[in-house]
Amino acid sequence: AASAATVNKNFSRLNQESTEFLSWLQQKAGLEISSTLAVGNSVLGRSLFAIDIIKAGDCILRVPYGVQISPENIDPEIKMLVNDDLSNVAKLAAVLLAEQKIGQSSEWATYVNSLPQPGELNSTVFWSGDELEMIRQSHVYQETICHQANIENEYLKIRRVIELFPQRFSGVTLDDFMHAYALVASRAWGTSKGLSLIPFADFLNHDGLSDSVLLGDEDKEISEVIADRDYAVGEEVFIRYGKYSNATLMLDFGFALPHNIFDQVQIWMAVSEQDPLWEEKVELLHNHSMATSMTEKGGIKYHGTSFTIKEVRSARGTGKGLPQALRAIARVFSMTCHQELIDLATEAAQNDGRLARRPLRNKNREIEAHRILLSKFTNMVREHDASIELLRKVNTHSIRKQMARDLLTGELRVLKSASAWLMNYSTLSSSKDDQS
Ligand SMILES: C[S@@+](CC[C@H](N)C(=O)[O-])C[C@H]1O[C@@H](n2cnc3c(N)ncnc32)[C@H](O)[C@@H]1O
Repeated sequence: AASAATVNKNFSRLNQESTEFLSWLQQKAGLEISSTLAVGNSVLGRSLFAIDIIKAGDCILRVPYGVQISPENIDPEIKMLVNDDLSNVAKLAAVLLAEQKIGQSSEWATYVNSLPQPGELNSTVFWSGDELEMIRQSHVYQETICHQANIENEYLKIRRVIELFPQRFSGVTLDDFMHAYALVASRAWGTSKGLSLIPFADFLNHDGLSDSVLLGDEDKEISEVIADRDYAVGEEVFIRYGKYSNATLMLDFGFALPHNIFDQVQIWMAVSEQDPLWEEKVELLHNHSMATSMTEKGGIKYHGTSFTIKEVRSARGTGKGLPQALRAIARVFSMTCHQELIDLATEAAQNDGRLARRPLRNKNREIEAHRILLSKFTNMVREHDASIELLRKVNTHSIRKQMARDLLTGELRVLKSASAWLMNYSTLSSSKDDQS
């Protein structure tokens, strides 16, 4: 194999600054972090590239805990701050802000200066109202609004403490906090210390199909990555951050994948107070550990619960199909008389106690329950189709528009797979009925 130094020299994507970064970190750690990787740039921003042949099973980097930033290795004065009632992300964001304020005299300056600047992050929490409109059909829209409110709340909690240390945090605004928060959310790992920023490892980009993940060795006090496959010199090396849907990737990491096998959709199933049996249905669900919550729309109250749907791999009934609990709730909601609800409760008591988990004896009612679901999915498919169509006309930041398209297209794939499964189930059930 070519020596790392030779490849380094010839490797056009590497720049002096990036090479210096690894030298700085190795010096700080007092040991070699990686002999096979170097920092470069790809379309995904900073990235790690193989500068030597890598074989599956090779350890490609090791970062000792001592050169990771966690709420533990800050000075005791600021530790007071992180003891407050804050999330781990907010705690580490506060540590990062303190280091940013120290500037060049921070022992982490080389790392802190290398992090993306405000304006370079694309988490949906930074999207304008118009940009968020692009994803209104997705649950991410509402989640983003809740997330923005949570971050603001955490900032308000931190502000009280910031005011105690004006020399450390003078001039820190909500925007600064949101930037630090998004940096942590998109590049810190959960560790035994809560959450840690792991320099160099955090230049690795995400591939949902990779089997490499960042591992922690508590005895040796290092984080390491083992290659899941061979890499040729010059190839970008990826890991998997987690089995994340595009919704999570967009909210926490500020990107989406064009085809994400972990995509999922949130579906809200509710009964309205206009249903004469709504109180009985809600009570029956509660009695069987199926909690509901209440919302109001157009002056009408709804009681319901949300479900996460993943892609249904086969419409023909092999594989997992739809979540059993979702089908159970549809069965309950399809009931039209008091006696049917009593029968459901009796059947549950005579079996494993779980409500409406078996196909209803009344075939027509079973089909009706699944048609309720099908019509819900069909509406969502229609709405997603319309939103994707509208995107063509949107004239905005192209990365965010592409993210919106990837999100909605992935959700549409999931919704269509669920619809196909339901269509198949309803057809099968009615043909069985015809035969009987
Ligand atoms: C842990 S950092 C990885 C290094 C990053 N590229 C950088 O420039 O510092 C995570 C960020 O990298 C980017 N990223 C990682 N994987 C990506 C992917 N598959 N597609 C698009 N962006 C990705 C996103 O901006 C994400 O928030």
